[in-house]
Amino acid sequence: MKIFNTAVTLEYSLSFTDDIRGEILVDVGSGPTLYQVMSGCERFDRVILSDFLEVNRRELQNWLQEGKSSIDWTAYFKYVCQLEGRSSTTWAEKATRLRSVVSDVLPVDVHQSFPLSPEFLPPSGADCLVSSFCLESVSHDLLSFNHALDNISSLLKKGGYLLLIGALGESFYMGAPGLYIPVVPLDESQVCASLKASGYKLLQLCIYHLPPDMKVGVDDVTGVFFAKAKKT
Ligand SMILES: C[S@@+](CC[C@H](N)C(=O)[O-])C[C@H]1O[C@@H](n2cnc3c(N)ncnc32)[C@H](O)[C@@H]1O
Repeated sequence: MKIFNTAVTLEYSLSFTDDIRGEILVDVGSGPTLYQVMSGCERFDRVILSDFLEVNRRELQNWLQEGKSSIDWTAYFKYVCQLEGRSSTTWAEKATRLRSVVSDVLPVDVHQSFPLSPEFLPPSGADCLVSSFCLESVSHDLLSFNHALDNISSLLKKGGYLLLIGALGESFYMGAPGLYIPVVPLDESQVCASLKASGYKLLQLCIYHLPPDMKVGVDDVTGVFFAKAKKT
């Protein structure tokens, strides 16, 4: 997790989600991180977290059960409270709220046609999906990215919202020293075309261009996109 991703994502996702509320929010490819649902947890009755890797799901469960978590989320909760116009001293209430609304931490595979186990969602699907830095990082080319986008859309009800956040221009990331993992380098127009092809109406797209000092060599990301779209 990169700090710039986190801070920028929080700010954009808040400004994006003011009007989005509902019963079920699904975070696709949560990783071990919570920042992407810290605001959404106030607007949904139930939040489902998901990741491909058991180690990440265990980390999330540890935090939810107030066990030993390897990440201290306090500063992130405080920051989100500030962004929401609340006092940062209310951060513990937000943490309690998040713990109370997360109903499940599930295995997910965006390369499967229905990426989650179906019994956890109503037949109509979730009200909202959020997915940050997942689809492009697990897709080696545009076709694979488009399939993954189609697949996660099967989890979303018609008229539901997708908040898709991801890296632009990334052709690789370093999985370990010397281990370069190839991924699809997306550009803005491809993101728009992919959303359209998957049956979404694009409501908002923001692009954050990475300043040179953020380019530290662990990947070749040039920017971050923040898309808010509605399933038609
Ligand atoms: C770059 S991380 C993003 C994590 C988090 N959403 C964030 O914003 O920091 C990508 C995540 O995708 C997960 N992943 C890997 N393969 C996947 C797959 N086939 N389906 C869904 N998620 C996958 C990884 O385990 C990892 O947690």
